[in-house]
This record gives sequence, structure tokens and C-alpha cells, in this order.
Amino acid sequence: MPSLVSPRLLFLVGETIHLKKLSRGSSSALCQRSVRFFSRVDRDKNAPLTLANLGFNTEFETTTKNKRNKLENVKVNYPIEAPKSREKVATSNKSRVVRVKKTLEIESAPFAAKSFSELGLPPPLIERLEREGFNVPTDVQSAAIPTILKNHDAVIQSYTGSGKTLAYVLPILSEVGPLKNNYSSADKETGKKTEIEAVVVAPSRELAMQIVREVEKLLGPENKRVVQQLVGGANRSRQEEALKKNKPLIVVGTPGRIAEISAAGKLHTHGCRFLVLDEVDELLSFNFRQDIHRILEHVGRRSGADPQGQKNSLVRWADRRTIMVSATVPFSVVRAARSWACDPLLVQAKSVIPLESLAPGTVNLSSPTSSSNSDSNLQHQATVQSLPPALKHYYCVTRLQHKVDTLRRCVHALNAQSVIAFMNHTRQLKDAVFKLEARGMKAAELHGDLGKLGRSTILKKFKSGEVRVLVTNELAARGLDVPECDLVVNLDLPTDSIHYAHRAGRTGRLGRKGTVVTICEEREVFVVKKLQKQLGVPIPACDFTEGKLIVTDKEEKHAEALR
Ligand SMILES: Nc1ncnc2c1ncn2[C@@H]1O[C@H](COP(=O)(O)OP(=O)(O)OP(=O)(O)O)[C@@H](O)[C@H]1O
Repeated sequence: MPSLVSPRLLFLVGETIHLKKLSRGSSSALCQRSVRFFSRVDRDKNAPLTLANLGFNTEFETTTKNKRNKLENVKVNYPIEAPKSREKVATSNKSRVVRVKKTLEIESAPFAAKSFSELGLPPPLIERLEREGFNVPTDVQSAAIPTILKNHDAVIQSYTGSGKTLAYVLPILSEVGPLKNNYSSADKETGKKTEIEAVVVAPSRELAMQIVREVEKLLGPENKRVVQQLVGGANRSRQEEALKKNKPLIVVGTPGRIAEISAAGKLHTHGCRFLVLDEVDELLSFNFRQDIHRILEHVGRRSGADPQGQKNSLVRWADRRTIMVSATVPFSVVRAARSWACDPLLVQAKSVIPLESLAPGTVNLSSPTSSSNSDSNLQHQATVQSLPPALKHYYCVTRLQHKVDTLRRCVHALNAQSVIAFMNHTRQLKDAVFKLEARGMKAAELHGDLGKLGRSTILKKFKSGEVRVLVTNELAARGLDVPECDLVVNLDLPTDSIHYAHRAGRTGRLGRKGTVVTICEEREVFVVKKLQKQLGVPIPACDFTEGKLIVTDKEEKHAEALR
């Protein structure tokens, strides 16, 4: 096996998926939740599936075939009622406040809305959006905004660069802070005393800071204090002081820092109404498990609710809307959503369906011996939906010692101006940067060992075009939004199709053109072929000769000639 290929890739390929329905409401289910959620084995066993392919053979859909046909025509014609289980649970426990979800007439959900005003957003927010040049919502925003505004918990899945951030930020700003409906001066006064109303968690500082900037942009400079970042690597006591002084309504941060400040009693989130987990599949990974658990347990939990004593955990978070977001939604996310959210809906660009309608047993997560055919088929559907459709993919075979030079020739051949090159090991980055710079190509390395300041300076330089090639590791693979990025290069193979999808998604954002080139050794080609199969996109072989990208794949050449 090639040294650069993680065993995980091979492990995932041979797996199938098993969907087990959790018995909500029972105390044993609560225990199971914790065990499942924290299990390392569980994470490793999660083959990369999106929810879409999980949902396509469900009981729900077989009994509503006609309806599904309509769904394929960009809408669903059934209403989603307020979840009965939730109502029952809440009354049986004589809870003080019951979150009653409004019926969501999905028929009327404008899946391709022409303007933000169709989505029920308040006029001040629409004004801000227009000022910032956001005039037409993307498909996933059209589907997600009304869903969240109707008080539903949601899992939002849509391909990279499709605008998922605003899909959850806009409903929050509709209800929290100065741009919300009927915001009055009285609100301003009482607002000074309120607790945090929304917590957004992201796996990296860069992503958290990017989300903060997006929110700040909409709030305007006069309302900057409404949102605060709580990221690791920055001075914690300063962040705590700012919380005390500014009393933000929205905090955005990394799991460790949020959990840390919360545990110190400096972050009051019991009244929190929104909990967003961005890049949720990454947040559910082993590295973040304790912090995320703390956040899921505490955010929006009613004071007085005892985590051990409560029969049903959902009662404790009855007022919290839980929103989970990612381009890739493996089964760990389905399971987490079922455990931690209340009757969540799966929101995709052109459909909204109840997560519960995904029938148990449709697919099998746990059996490593099951058919690889159906499995790779599921993986295929999964990752296909996480990639921007306009992306072009190639691979180029070269020797290990020539990889960086091939990268340089690739950049010239495509005349790429803003390039992200991924490697797997931090210590290799410096060497690659050195080689590129020695050949006159402006490059810089970005990785987690750099300080917060160093990281943001390099990112700024890359965004401004001062740095042409950003050589990085997995740190930059998720969420990073540099619209100008026109080329992604894998100098090392990603560990699996999910990692490929997130890396690739740094280019071709929001309908822009983008190219992904994987530079590999001959012995690694079989992995590229596997990725191609799982991703459902052609990845032809290419070479860079005389300053041009030449497709060397005979079959692909033939296909191109026929096009
Ligand atoms: N309605 C819109 N009109 C114009 N631009 C938009 C709109 N919505 C989002 N954008 C822009 O599109 C880009 C991509 O959005 P965003 O980062 O939210 O994508 P994403 O789906 O979260 O991607 P990823 O999965 O990689 O995190 C951003 O630059 C954002 O400002």
C-alpha cells in the first residue's frame, strides 16, 4: 500500500451502513447516545454518505411516490407538522416552556426564490443584504431560511461554496439583534441584560473568524459588538472581559475555547435559542468530542434542568434550535442530529425532508463485510452532491521529488492566480514553499503550528493576491472562502473522498470556474481511480507540456472529442 494513503480510505471503501433508530425518550437511550457519540470506533466506521442517498429508499418515500416525483421537480407537497413526540414529551414532563413548531408548508417553500424578501426576512436585514450585494438567495438559502424561521431544527447539506453560512446566519439575525423584526429601543435596553442568544461553533479559528466577519458585515460597524469571536490561540481573559463588557448576543468560536469559557462560568448560554455546528462532521470527530459534548449539553439548557435527573434530554433544550451544517454528512451526523436535535429536517438545495423519514435499516454502517457494490454506490451519491458541479478534475503522474516542480508547471499552464496546494504533513510545507520561491513563485505556508497572528497575516496576503500559492494542510480544507481561488492542487492524496471534496471545494465557489489537480506517483493512481468512482466525476490523467495542460487519458480524449 502506498505510504501516503491512509488505511482509513481502504477501510471506508469496504463498509456498508446500518441505520439504527434511537428510542428517544427512554433513559437507556440517553446512555446509548453518549456511548455512540463518543465512540472512536463509530467515527472510523462512518462511511462518507450524504443524507440524500440515505433517504432515497425510505418507507416514507415509497408510500409517497407521487409526492417524491414532485420533490424531484423542485418541491415537496406535504406539510411537516409540529413534531408530536416533542409535544407529548414536553407535556408529560410538565415543562414550563414548550417549543411549538409551526407547520412548515413545504409546498410553499420557495426553493428557487428570486429575492430575500420572499423568504420572510425582516426589511432591515434585507436592506443590509442588498447593501452588501446579496440580492438573490442561493438554492440552499431558499430552502433553509424559511425552515429555520418556522422553528425547525435542521441538518443543512449542500455542496461547498453554495452559501450555507448565510443559510443559517440570516434566520439568526432575523430573530436576534438590531436587524430583527420590530426591534425597538426597549429591545436595545433589555438587550443589554440578555444572555447569549446564538452560539455558532466551527472547527478552526479561520472559519470561526470568517463567520464573524460575515455577521459583522451584515450588522454594520455600529453593531459590531452584537457578535463576538471566541477562538483558541487568542487571549482568553481578554475574551472573557469583552463578553462581560459588550454583552454580545451571538458568539462564534472554536469548540475548545467555547467549552473552556463556559466551564469557567463566564459564558451564559442557558437562554440560547440557536446552536449551530458548522462543519458538523468534523466537529463530531474524536478530537473535539468532549468540548462538543459540553456545548451540546449546556447551550440552551434551561436553568434547573439536571442532566442526570431528566428523563428526556430533549425537554432540557426545548427552546434551542439546533442547526448542523456541512457539505458532507456521514452517518455520525444523522445519529447526532437524532440524539441532540428535535425532529430535525434535512435541508438540501432543492428539498426539505424529515430526518426521521430516513428508514432504519435502509443502509448499514456497521458491517464491514457487506457488499462493496452498494456501498460504493452510496459513497458515489454522497460525494457527488458535495462538489460544485462546475469543477474540473485532473490527475498528473510524477515522481515524488518532482511534485513541486509539477505544481509550478501546473500553475503556469492554467495561468492560475490564486492556488491552494494541500499536503498531508506540516513539516513538508516549508520545503515546498522554499522550492516554489526559489523558482520565482510567491508562496507561503499555512498550518496550525503558526500563531494566530501569523495565520491571519498569511491568509490576508493570500486573499489580497500577494501570495500566489498557499501551501497548507487539512487546516485550510474546510470552510475557507477565498472566492478568487482558481486552482486546488493535491500534492499529497487526501485520505478519502470526503477530504477530497472539502479540499476541492476551496475553488469553484458559488458557480465560479475552478480546477482541481491531484499530483501523484504511479503507484497511487489506483487511489485516484477509486476517488473518481466514489465522487462520480471524471478525473482524467493530464500532463503539463509547453505551458499547456494536455489530457493524456485516451478515453477522456475520446469523450472530449465527442462533446
Ligand atoms: N445569496 C448570495 N449571493 C451572492 N453571494 C453569496 C450569497 N450567499 C453566499 N454568497 C457568497 O458565496 C461564498 C460562499 O459561501 P459560503 O462560504 O457560505 O459557502 P459554504 O456553502 O458554506 O461553503 P463550504 O462548504 O466550503 O463551507 C461566500 O463568499 C459568500 O459571501
